Amino acid sequence: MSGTTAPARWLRELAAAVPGSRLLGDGLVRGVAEDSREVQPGWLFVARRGTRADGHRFVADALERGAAAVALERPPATPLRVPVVLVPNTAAALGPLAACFHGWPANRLALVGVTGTNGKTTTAELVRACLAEDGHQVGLIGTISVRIGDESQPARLTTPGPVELQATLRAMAERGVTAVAMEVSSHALDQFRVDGTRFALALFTNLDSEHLDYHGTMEQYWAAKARLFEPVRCEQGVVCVDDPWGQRLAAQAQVPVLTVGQRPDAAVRYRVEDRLLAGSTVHLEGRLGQVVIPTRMIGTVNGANVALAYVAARLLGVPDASARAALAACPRPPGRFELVDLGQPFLVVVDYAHTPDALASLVATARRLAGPEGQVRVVVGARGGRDRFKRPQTGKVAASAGWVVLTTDSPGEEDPLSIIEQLRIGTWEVPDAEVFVEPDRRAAIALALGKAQAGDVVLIVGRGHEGIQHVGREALPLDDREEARQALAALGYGPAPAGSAGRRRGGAW
Ligand SMILES: CC(=O)N[C@H]1[C@@H](OP(=O)(O)OP(=O)(O)OC[C@H]2O[C@@H](n3ccc(=O)[nH]c3=O)[C@H](O)[C@@H]2O)O[C@H](CO)[C@@H](O)[C@@H]1O[C@H](C)C(=O)N[C@@H](C)C(=O)N[C@H](CCC(=O)O)C(=O)O
Ligand SMILES: Nc1ncnc2c1ncn2[C@@H]1O[C@H](COP(=O)(O)OP(=O)(O)OP(=O)(O)O)[C@@H](O)[C@H]1O
Repeated sequence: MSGTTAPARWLRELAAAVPGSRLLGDGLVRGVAEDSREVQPGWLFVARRGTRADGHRFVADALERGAAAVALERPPATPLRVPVVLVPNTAAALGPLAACFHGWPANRLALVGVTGTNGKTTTAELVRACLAEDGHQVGLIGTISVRIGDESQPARLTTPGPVELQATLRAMAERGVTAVAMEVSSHALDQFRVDGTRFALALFTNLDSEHLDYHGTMEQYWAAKARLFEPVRCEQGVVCVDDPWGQRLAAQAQVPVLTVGQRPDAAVRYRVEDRLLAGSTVHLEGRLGQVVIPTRMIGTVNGANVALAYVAARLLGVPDASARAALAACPRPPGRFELVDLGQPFLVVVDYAHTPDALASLVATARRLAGPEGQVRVVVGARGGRDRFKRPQTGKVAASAGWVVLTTDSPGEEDPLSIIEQLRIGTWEVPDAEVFVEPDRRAAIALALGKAQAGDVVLIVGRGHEGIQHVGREALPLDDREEARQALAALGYGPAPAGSAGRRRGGAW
């Protein structure tokens, strides 16, 4: 985010923020970078060991670009011409160094961190709405965008790296933001991106098989999420205990935890009343009394998101009436059960579901929405370069709808056909399903929409709000919502041309 002024700080001040650091010289520092290519004259370069490279290899590059100091894990082989701060772990030091440089901006903000496999974006958006209703100027940091008030920038990562994060928090604090709703990914926790940031509240939604190529096992994936609930990172937790991972987190966390869930032993219990396309009403009882919250969120999975957001808002002092009003009015985030409606007699839904659990819930929701003879049709692919393990299960869940077209998501440098093949293996477990293969996603969307009959529900899943498809090394524009609109228009749906009797075929909805 733009708008930060560049302060200058002594290296010794920054070093004091990192336990176990050792200073070899001192000097003024005018910026912090972990990427040598971003170093400007006068900056501190922090050499971090990453998943692909060791930043210590780029010290010479940083110095050439004018670095005034470097942070290292081991003393340099030959003396450097600039001051050095030695730290036990540069990745873990980066957050505190950047936070100190920017004047510990998190201390001036009420921060709510949301973690979990599914529901982070939705829950963060709901929290944002509650805090804004209560008069806060709210910042949002998440998968879709980084927002300060009405200004929004597309996000590159769900949780930014520590340097960008601290600069963003500082910009927010300087522009009058008082509270921030932020998604915290497991990658971020594992890579120490939020170290140096203390959250007033940490929220946990759920854990589903994802990112195992990175974390290795569910156990390690859970452990990464659990780091958010350490006393150094948050004051209090709000944990959904609908799955065993949440139950374990609530039992083991070293901070006070308020549990939310459908289980009778949850401190705040929720029940979802499905109002189909009109939304969901969430009924709460327990620690915060009996509360009824009508919302525009479609699908019972949102019960947990709404319950978590309500509890978080109340814990931060938002009055009941304001929280309920905000949750009732909050729109669904882009690409989350987003309807594409050109007047066709079937539903077209673009959704970001990209885990087997999320897709299963989505298919169940679509079944409830389909007409008596209606068919649920799924257009699905899988992201390249990650989560190979979940592909067969994703294929199986998609096929459970009865009709599926397997296609390309964002394959990157993986072979799209081999990704599709791994999805297809899962569909074998549903022998009655009609399974099509169409590698071209545009054509796959057109195929599903072309086959759709009145009362059907077409689910175009996995990409939600995304507008770019990575194929090989190319970044190609592709937005499922736009593709669906074009395919529907080609089928003759859409606004009637002026003076004509109208071309809409529909009516069943
Ligand atoms: C696997 C992963 O998470 N990688 C992230 C990580 O990069 P890395 O550890 O691999 O870094 P590296 O390439 O080994 O480089 C090591 C160090 O050398 C530095 N370097 C490198 C080259 C050079 O010339 N000079 C230089 O100084 C780098 O800046 C870095 O500090 O740190 C980088 C800086 O913060 C991130 O941009 C990068 O995100 C990559 C692009 C990514 O795609 N990450 C995804 C998987 C991710 O984090 N996703 C989660 C959400 C997941 C979800 O729930 O869907 C997210 O929070 O977005
Ligand atoms: N609490 C939930 N449990 C299961 N599925 C959910 C839940 N909330 C949302 N979903 C499903 O997951 C999809 C993605 O939701 P959302 O963007 O809120 O999650 P996310 O955690 O932010 O995902 P990502 O980290 O990949 O951006 C939704 O479109 C919906 O299909």
